[in-house]
Amino acid sequence: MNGAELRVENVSWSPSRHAEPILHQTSFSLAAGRVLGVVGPNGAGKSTLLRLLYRFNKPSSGRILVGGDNLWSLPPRTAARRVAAVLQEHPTDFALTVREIVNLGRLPHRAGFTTSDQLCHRTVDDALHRLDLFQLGHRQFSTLSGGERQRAMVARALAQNPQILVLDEPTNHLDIRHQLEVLRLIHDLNMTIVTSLHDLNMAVGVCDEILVLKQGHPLGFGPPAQLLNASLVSEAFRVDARQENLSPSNTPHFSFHLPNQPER
Ligand SMILES: Nc1ncnc2c1ncn2[C@@H]1O[C@H](COP(=O)(O)OP(=O)(O)OP(=O)(O)O)[C@@H](O)[C@H]1O
Repeated sequence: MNGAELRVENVSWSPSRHAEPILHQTSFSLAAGRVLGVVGPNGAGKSTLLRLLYRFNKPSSGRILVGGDNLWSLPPRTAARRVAAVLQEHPTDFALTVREIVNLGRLPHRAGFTTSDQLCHRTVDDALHRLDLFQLGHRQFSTLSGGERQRAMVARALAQNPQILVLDEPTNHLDIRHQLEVLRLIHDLNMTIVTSLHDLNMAVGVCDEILVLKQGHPLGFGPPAQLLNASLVSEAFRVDARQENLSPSNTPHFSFHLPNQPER
């Protein structure tokens, strides 16, 4: 297992010193190897929280511990070996092939800009195979479809071999088959994962823990079957939610409609 425990202690974030926080005090603890789904409506603060976890923004208060070490006290290169991120938007002007992009994930592990050693090569091959991209390794990144780009960025993060993998809407742009494949991959990876997901039922299916955010406030944290119910989901998303339990897994499954509108 390559994952590390993640602890978020009283973390908040404001864009400037006197501005209202966009993320209010949030705390949770995620054991090594567990998958956390961050859910909530548009503008709830999901990406804001993730940006703190992959060290793009520094928390305005509180601290983030990765394997017991304060993320912001680590040298940047060490932090980059510990935490990898896959973001919603990818630059499209890379004049690099898919293999070269995935190879970038190895940078924090190298002593300098040396040619790839055998381990790097194997790791990159493995990541390309896992994301069904091996045949596209020679293609220019800019010529890929949105879904292929998304898979290439997940492969780059895997090649980084991090302890914590942060994914911002990893199923964006993916067709149903590739959504399911990425979700299964997330489920099967031996690392600690924090992922934002818009599809609540997908989050229930793949995540060990769920954090619900609304207007920058945490509404709840816990295993999906214990945390989520129709009332919490209705409050978070401002919809009427109905819960059924799937058989035989007994996992909750939600359907939604607008308040005061008849169900179809
Ligand atoms: N640097 C910033 N300065 C000012 N406001 C910001 C900044 N970054 C984010 N926001 C605002 O904070 C709120 C939360 O944004 P965030 O991107 O975290 O939401 P989200 O839950 O990821 O939303 P979505 O589901 O739409 O992607 C939004 O209203 C956004 O406009």
